[in-house]
Amino acid sequence: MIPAPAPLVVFDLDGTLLDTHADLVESLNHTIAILGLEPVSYDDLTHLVGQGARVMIERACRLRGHPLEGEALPALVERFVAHYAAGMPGHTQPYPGVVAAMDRLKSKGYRLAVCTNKMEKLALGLLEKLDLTGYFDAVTGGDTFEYRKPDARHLTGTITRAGGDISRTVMIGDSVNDIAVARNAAVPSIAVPFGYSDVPVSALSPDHIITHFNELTPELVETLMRDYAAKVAV
Ligand SMILES: O=C(O)COP(=O)(O)O
Ligand SMILES: [Mg+2]
Repeated sequence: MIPAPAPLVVFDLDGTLLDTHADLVESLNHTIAILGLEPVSYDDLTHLVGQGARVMIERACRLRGHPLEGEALPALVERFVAHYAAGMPGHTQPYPGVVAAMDRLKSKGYRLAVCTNKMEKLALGLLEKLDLTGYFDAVTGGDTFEYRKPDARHLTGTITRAGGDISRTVMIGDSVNDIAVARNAAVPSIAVPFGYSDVPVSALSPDHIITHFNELTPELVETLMRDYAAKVAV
């Protein structure tokens, strides 16, 4: 009998694996301060984060009544990246229980990967500073490919790089892009409610919701993969 390929769990980064909110707010406010705009708050992040720094800055400026024109954006993105990269890891920390969950999965032979819309170099830098790089078989960012979440190819490309198999993969994330990319790639999804979603995650119709990483076990992942395969086969 051919052994089943190693299962793969793909994590979103901001708001799922790492609590990045304090540093995102700080660097974003540093960025827009040059335009004389009032700072944004943590609550604002739920509808600013999700499509990378560029879109976050654009949305924050619009929120503050200052839609960007013409060539203003690249310099602001540069200002954000310089500030954010210089401060890493700042206040950023893995969410409670996620490292133990990853240890649990790895001890059962699982592969792990990150699929984030954050710029690849920021994602890699942050994971490195937090000593987490060694957990992952692949880390892809919003600028790694020509496409990004919710485009299915961001997830399928991540699976390929991680040496995984699409029928043995689960995606876990905090926002609409994560649940949508999983659906688009025909992979089961798990949602976490503590990240940056502007709607309750149940409204995104993930295959499963966990409220703490204690619940992320090999048994749960196997069950989700099995149930999903059965559903697709009907
Ligand atoms: O930085 C962002 O805007 C999104 O990052 P995420 O895909 O890891 O949530
Ligand atoms: Mg996220």
